[in-house]
Amino acid sequence: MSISGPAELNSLARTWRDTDPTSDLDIRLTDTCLRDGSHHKRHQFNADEVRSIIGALDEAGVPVLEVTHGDGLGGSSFNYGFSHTPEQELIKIAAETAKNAKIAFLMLPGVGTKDDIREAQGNGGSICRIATHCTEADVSEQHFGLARELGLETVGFLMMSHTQPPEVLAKQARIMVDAGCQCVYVVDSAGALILEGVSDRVSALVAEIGHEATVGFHGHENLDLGAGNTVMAVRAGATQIDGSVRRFGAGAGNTPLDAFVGICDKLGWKTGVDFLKIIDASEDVVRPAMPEECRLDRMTMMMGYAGVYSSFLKHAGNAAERYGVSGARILAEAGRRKLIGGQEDQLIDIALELKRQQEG
Ligand SMILES: C[C@H](O)CC(=O)C(=O)O
Ligand SMILES: [Mn+2]
Repeated sequence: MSISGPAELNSLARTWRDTDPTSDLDIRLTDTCLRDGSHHKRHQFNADEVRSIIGALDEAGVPVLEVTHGDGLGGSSFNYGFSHTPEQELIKIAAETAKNAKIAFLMLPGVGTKDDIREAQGNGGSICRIATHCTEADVSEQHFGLARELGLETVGFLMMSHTQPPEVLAKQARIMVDAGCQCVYVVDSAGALILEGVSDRVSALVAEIGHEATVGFHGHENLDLGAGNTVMAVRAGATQIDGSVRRFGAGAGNTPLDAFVGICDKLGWKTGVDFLKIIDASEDVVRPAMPEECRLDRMTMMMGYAGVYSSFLKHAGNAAERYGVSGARILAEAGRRKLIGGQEDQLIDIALELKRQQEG
C-alpha cells in the first residue's frame, strides 16, 4: 500500500496501534522550538525563520506555538544573550502568520515584567506561560493575577521538577492554581527524570489540582528519554504536552514533537496534528533554521546525569572554551552545587576553579 495522504496513514496507524487503556485521549500539544530552541540558536531567530516555522507548524495542525527569547520575555541581555530580532516583533509576526494556532509566550518573574506581558498580548500572544523554580511558585502570583485580568489563558511552569518530591511539587502547583493558573506543568528542565519519576510527579499534581486545572509535562532529551517520559506523563493524567519539532531546544533538545505525534497516532491519542505534514516541516523548514542537530553528547548527557538546567549548555561551553577546561566537568560541578536558572555566572567561577586545579 502506498501512502498518499492522511487517510491511508491513519488507517495504517490503526493497524499498528497498541492496545492502550488510555486510547481516545485528547492531547493538546505545544511546540516550543521558537522559544526553547532559542537557546540552541543563541537567540538569533530572524523574522523569515519565524514566519516559515509558524506557517508550517500551523498548517500541520499544531494548536499552540510558543515564541519568546529562550529565557522568556525580557531575556535579551548580557547575562542570557542578546536576541537578533526583538522577541516582541517575533511574537507579532507569529500571530499574524498563524491561521489557527494560538501563540504562547513565556515569562520568568524577575526577568520579564508585567509590562512585557501587556506588550506580548498587544502583539497577538494569547497564552501566558509563567515559569518559576519549582519551590518558588509564590513569585508568580501577581503575574497570574494580571494575566487573568487581561483575559489571557494561563500556564504555570515548575522548572527543575526533578529536584523536589511529588508532594512538594503538588503544593507549589496549588499556589499557582490559587493565583489563577489554568494548567501547571511538571518541567524536567535538566532531562534528569526517569519514567516513574515523571508519572509520580504528574499523578501528585493531578490529585491536588485536577478538578480545577489541567496538568502538563515539558521534557528534555539529555538522557534520551524525552518521548518515553512524555508517554508516562500522559498515562499519569497530563493532557497538555510540550515538545519541539526535531528536538530543537536547550541541552540535547526537547521531546521531539514530530515523533511524539506519531506515537500518539499509534496509541490512539488525538492531537489534531497531521503526521505527514509535521515530518515534512521538521525536515524542510525547521532543520534549515537550526545551527546543527541537537546532540546527545558528553556535555548534554552530563546535564541529565547531574541534573543541570538545560539552558546552561551554551554558557558552560563558552566558559570551557575560554578557560581551556572540560565543559562536562563544569556541568558536573554545577549539578553538585545544585545551581538554578539565574546563576549562569557561577559557571565561570567553576571554570576558573578547574583551571587553577589544572595548573596545579
Ligand atoms: C527558561 C527555561 O529555558 C524554561 C524551560 O524550558 C525549562 O526549564 O526547561
Ligand atoms: Mn525547556
